[in-house]
Amino acid sequence: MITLLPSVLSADFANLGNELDTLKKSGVTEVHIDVMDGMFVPSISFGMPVIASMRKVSDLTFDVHMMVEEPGRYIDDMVKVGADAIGVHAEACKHLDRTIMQIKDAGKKAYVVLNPATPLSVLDYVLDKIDYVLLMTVNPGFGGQSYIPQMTEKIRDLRRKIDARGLDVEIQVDGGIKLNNVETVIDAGASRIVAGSSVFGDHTEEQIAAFLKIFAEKN
Ligand SMILES: O=C(CO)[C@H](O)[C@H](O)COP(=O)(O)O
Repeated sequence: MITLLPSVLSADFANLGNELDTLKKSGVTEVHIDVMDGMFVPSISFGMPVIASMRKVSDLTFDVHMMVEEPGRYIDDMVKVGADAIGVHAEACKHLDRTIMQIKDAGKKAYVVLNPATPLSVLDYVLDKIDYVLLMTVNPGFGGQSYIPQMTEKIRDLRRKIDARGLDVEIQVDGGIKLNNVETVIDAGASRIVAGSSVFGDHTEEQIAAFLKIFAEKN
């Protein structure tokens, strides 16, 4: 089963309620929410108040990607405002295992995010505790960047590691995913596809339909 997670970073923030409505009507079930702190990544996006407002008008599954130094400080807040899945960067956590357990103890899905240059070995002792791994396929911080081609091999390597251990962990990818490269990442082993600038815009419904058509052929 392949899932599309539109990244609201590319949505019209003045029109967020309608954007979420459009996603739901187009058959989307999960939305990707990028929280940036201006420290771990250069830019600042938004935080808990915006997510709480989104929660009031949407019953989509909220997948919160925390691009935040020491995200453990904010897990309880994210749970309170309605996060269903929470991703933390291995590079941002002094105590990655503890932060994962905080998320799991709150009853939420937990995932670890790796920057493009971070080796897969950081996952070795936590892979069996998480629901997904998010491989960044661009350097985090901005939407609209180009997919880094070396990430295809990284997705394949991770798929092999997960399968060799017989684990039920999905691979999520984020950054530069478009209609013309999404099949490459799926064939490499990704099943959760984040897409921002290639979804939102003047033709959001048509773009989603085109992604979902490809997914249906792959399922
Ligand atoms: O995490 C992110 C940026 O750090 C975004 O989710 C990602 O870049 C999606 O945007 P696009 O699909 O336009 O590349």
